[in-house]
Amino acid sequence: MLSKTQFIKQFEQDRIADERNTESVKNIIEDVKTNKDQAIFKYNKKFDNVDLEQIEVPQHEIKNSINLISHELKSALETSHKYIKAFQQKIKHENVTTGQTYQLYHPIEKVGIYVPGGKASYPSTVLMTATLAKVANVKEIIVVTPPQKDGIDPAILAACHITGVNRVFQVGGAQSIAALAYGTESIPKVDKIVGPGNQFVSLSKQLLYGVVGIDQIAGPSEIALIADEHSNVDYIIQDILAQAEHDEQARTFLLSTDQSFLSKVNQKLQQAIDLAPRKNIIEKSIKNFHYPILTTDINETIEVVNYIAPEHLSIQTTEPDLYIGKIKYVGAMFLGQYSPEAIGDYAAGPSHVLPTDQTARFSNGLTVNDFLTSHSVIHLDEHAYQEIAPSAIALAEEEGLYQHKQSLEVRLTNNKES
Ligand SMILES: NC(=O)c1ccc[n+]([C@@H]2O[C@H](COP(=O)([O-])OP(=O)(O)OC[C@H]3O[C@@H](n4cnc5c(N)ncnc54)[C@H](O)[C@@H]3O)[C@@H](O)[C@H]2O)c1
Ligand SMILES: N[C@H](CO)Cc1c[nH]c[nH+]1
Ligand SMILES: [Zn+2]
Repeated sequence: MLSKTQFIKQFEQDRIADERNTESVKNIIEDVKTNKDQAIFKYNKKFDNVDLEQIEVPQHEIKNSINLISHELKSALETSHKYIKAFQQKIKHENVTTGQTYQLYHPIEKVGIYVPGGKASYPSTVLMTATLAKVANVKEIIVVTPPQKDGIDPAILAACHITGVNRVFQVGGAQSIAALAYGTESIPKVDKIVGPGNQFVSLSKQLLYGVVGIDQIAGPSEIALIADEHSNVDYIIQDILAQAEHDEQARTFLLSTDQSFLSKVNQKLQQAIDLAPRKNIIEKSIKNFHYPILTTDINETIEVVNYIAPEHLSIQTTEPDLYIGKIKYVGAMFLGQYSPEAIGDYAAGPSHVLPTDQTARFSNGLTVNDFLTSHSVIHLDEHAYQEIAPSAIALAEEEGLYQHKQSLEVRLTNNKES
């Protein structure tokens, strides 16, 4: 287990060692920009080992997918969709006015959604993205997801059908992000790309920001857990493994002021890993990116969590409320032992697409509002103008911008020619 100082040193070293593949992603982007569909076919074969001539999923397959899944799964998708929709409708920004100034919101026209599919299938990600786009009234919703040997998982297509996705393309990784950013013969260019993915997806989104809008960096998953002597060791272990099973690069942090609790977790962790069906992924994630941290008191715990700015924070101490308002930088917070992170992954309502890699310091989890653009409107009457203009004139003078001053002064009542 690590002290605060040891942890920060170790964490920073690991981040440097975990060098991202910038050059190879840049090459993929350039290739797709130049060679369009031909490059997509090539990378589908190279990275996903699937040889496709037709990358768009036909509309009738999307529609029919609902008949290919079990009744229980259909009902789970629909129920989860209902909770997500209800939450997003509540938090959607509405137009605001002070009387003569306004802030107006409009849906983005065309949105691309990345649904991961390398190491697991993610129908829940369709729900956690497309539902929000639909609540925002986005006109065209386009999903890209890595091609699979036996075709796209019907559960993904069923989620697309339930949420109202317009088109689905079988392409993943950096090549799919470049295709949505520039457009190809098959894939339309979009205004904004949202959705989580592995390091290649996250990196390509970063590199293409500006050519296209992006939501945030939602890369390899992370969880920080805060526990005390009363926390349940088995719950904590399961929550650590649940995040580690996403990716060898998933990061898990366990913070406690109780040394004996950390030791108990440590003693039982390997046994739990050995029983896990996705042991090969989990073992690597825990070996390289699991951090048990012994803090001196609650203030130090808060300081370390704000430093990590984790994607998820689960507080399973006796009084989780003590941390509210003091921990500011997290993607999503889960309080108590009956709000495990996995309930948020699937059904609670807020989106599971959340910022990772310390980006929660300046960005937030995906919401319906990420699918809206917003602009102000100024429409003053003469009376309001006469009141505000003198301040504007003084500032224009201070900045030495003579024509600004003139354009303001010419409208002052005293100066107006009748
Ligand atoms: N933060 C969030 O909101 C959130 C939500 C869900 C999932 N996730 C994360 O999404 C990720 C899903 O990853 P995944 O791998 O299962 O699926 P993925 O779809 O993100 O990645 C698979 C794609 O990666 C590309 N790829 C693989 N190896 C490559 C290489 N060597 N060079 C270039 N490209 C390569 C391929 O094109 C492949 O299609 C995980 O890291 C998971 O933790 C994050
Ligand atoms: N925990 C992931 C976000 O990091 C989301 C997810 C989807 N399915 C299961 N989990
Ligand atoms: Zn998860």
